[in-house]
Amino acid sequence: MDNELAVEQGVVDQLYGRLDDLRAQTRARLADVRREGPSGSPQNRSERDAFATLYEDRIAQLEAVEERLVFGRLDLDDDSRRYIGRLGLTDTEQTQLLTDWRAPAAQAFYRATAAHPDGVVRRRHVVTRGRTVTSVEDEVLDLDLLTGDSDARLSGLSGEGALLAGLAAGRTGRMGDIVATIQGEQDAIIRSELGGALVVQGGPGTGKTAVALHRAAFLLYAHRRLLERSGVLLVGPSRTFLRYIDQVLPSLGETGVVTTTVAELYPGIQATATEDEAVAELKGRALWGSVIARAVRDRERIPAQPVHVRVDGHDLVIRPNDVASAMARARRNHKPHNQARVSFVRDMLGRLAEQYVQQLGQEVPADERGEIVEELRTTREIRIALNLAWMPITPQKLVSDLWSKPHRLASAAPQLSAQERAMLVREPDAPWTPADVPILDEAAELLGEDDQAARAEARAATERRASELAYARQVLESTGSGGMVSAEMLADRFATTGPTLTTAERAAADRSWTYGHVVVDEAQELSAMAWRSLLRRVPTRSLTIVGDVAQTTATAGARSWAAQLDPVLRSSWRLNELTVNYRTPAEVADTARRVAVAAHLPVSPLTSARDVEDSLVVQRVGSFPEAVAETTEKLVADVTDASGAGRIAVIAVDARLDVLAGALREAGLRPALGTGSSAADLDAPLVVLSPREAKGLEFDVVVLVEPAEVIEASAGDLYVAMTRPTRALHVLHDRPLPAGWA
Ligand SMILES: Nc1ncnc2c1ncn2[C@@H]1O[C@H](COP(=O)(O)OP(=O)(O)OP(=O)(O)O)[C@@H](O)[C@H]1O
Repeated sequence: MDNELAVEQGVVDQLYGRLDDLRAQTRARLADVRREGPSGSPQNRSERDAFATLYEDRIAQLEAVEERLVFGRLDLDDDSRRYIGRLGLTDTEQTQLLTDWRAPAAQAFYRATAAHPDGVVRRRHVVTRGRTVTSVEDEVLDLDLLTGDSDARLSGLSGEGALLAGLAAGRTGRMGDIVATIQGEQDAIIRSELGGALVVQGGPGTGKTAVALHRAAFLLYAHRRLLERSGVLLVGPSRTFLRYIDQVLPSLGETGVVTTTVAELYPGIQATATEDEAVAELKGRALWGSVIARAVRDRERIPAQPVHVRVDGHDLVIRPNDVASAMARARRNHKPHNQARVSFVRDMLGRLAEQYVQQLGQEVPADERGEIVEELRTTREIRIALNLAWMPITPQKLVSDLWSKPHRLASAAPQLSAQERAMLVREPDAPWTPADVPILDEAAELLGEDDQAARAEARAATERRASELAYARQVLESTGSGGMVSAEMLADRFATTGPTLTTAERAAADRSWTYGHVVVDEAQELSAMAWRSLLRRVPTRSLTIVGDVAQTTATAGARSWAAQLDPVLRSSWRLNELTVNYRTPAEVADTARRVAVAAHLPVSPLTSARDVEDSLVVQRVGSFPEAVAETTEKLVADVTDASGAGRIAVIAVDARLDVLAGALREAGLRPALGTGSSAADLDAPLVVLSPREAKGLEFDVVVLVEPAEVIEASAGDLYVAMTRPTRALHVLHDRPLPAGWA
């Protein structure tokens, strides 16, 4: 064994040596580029900027792979060896030293089995801490070799020792990657083809999130050219969750993925207010597509009577017939409301100018006609009349009017009952809620850009150009090259080659950006309206959708994938299932599953990868704050270690959180509290959370308070709460435990 460790240490040293060389080389190149400074032609400068960005990205990538650079070795039946790691490395002669885990040549590391060895005779997991090899674990796939090799083993799980060690390690509040121990069924999903919608259903802890993230990294590797330009979007259930996973992709060398929640999908809108679950459910229904279309149409109105306007002593009439025909023409090319309005106004002004000219009784040259049109455009009465006929309006104003002006909602949403409409009423300047966002998005789609925003942008562009021009003049003067090239030409070149935003930055700021691929986690929570918004962002329908329909808590969410996806994707989605629970000890997972079945949740089959002694502790208590403080105090000492690992969560219904956090504070603990929109601090060793906030997260130990209350709010909530721990679930209850528990 010692000999084997020494052999691997030699290889690991060589690989880190090569990594260090590459880092040094890239840093030197970056320094060279920077040293040249801002001189030279604009073209040289922009080339240098591009190189600098390239080197900076490469350095970031080389830095990110420090931990567990290499984790696997394949011994092949042609006596060759292949090392598998976080990225590909070659030596100066271009000989492959390390194979990227995503390369086709690495696939056998995850997929080969004794029954289908795929040319592999031995698979070795190399475990390292820092740059030191601490152990190796072999699986011999060629059964003939098995005799006499006492360390080699054969089991259902690939790299079982490394896997179990990873699962048992203390949590840090941040998700880690699983590259070293991806299992066969997970690998098949990760490497599944790019096209189409792939749905991954799996019970809690089956690695759906891990698989979704590794799949994003795999797709970026396998389809780099396509996806680098169009970008990849990752949608998660909450900011807390996005923070929980935010180190996984960088550790896989990928930094360009845009992450968002549905509430943040509309750039510039902060939807942090909360509202009743029933209201959110109502706002999530698909009917808002047609309601918003009608609300937009309501802003296009033919006047009942002719409108008379006097301009320069001329009597002009805005006739209902003219308005109707100008409207019909403006709608003909199916532009959104605010853009089509431009054609409508132009058409109407043309008709009014015609009336004006006729009353003049003489021919008018074209340029004078233009002046007349301009004068009509700025005449107040005409502006008002045309606005009343076709109102320029922002998505925010349209939606806020629906909520605050009952007659507008009644006109646009006749399919809702009076009672339902009453539920939606609120103040005009009330803050936005997450369920408003897909409705705003729908409105933005049908309204198009408000031309006022476009005008502001045009103004900004003019200002930008003026400053570029001034800069170009300065360059011409200082370089004495006046006459060779004009300041305008130079300014043009700066404008096209100026500092560019990355794809991710541009995509995140642009509501109408369409991505090459979208990954949706906890997708069961999405409402029909949220799906409409998301799908608008992937016209190609290239999606990875992961979730668990048994963990749904939103009333607007899904109980079956077919019910949720068929209306929006027809039947063009493929389903994959994950069935092994890696997170929760078997006893806890089995109990959670029994309770979920008793509550009629559509639970998936689930086998647990491991069990842990004393993982389920149930205690009947009289007063929760004291009991929670007492239990938690003991646990904190047990669970958290000197390295900062070890996390505990106290999970209870919203109404209890403040009191529980207070009791913990009184006991001298410092819990982080996550409620409503304020994201919990995941770096804290102890957090107090609602089940919804705990969604997708995991902790070493969970203290669950009064399950009967949690299940009353939602059975999915209880299933989520029970399946968060990696080591133990401590249940404190006063009321009887829910059905299915015993
Ligand atoms: N192949 C693997 N190797 C090591 N760890 C794994 C593997 N698969 C999953 N895990 C670990 O299991 C835990 C659960 O994974 P993950 O959070 O992705 O599950 P999930 O299916 O999204 O769960 P939930 O539905 O409860 O949110 C994580 O700690 C993850 O790192």
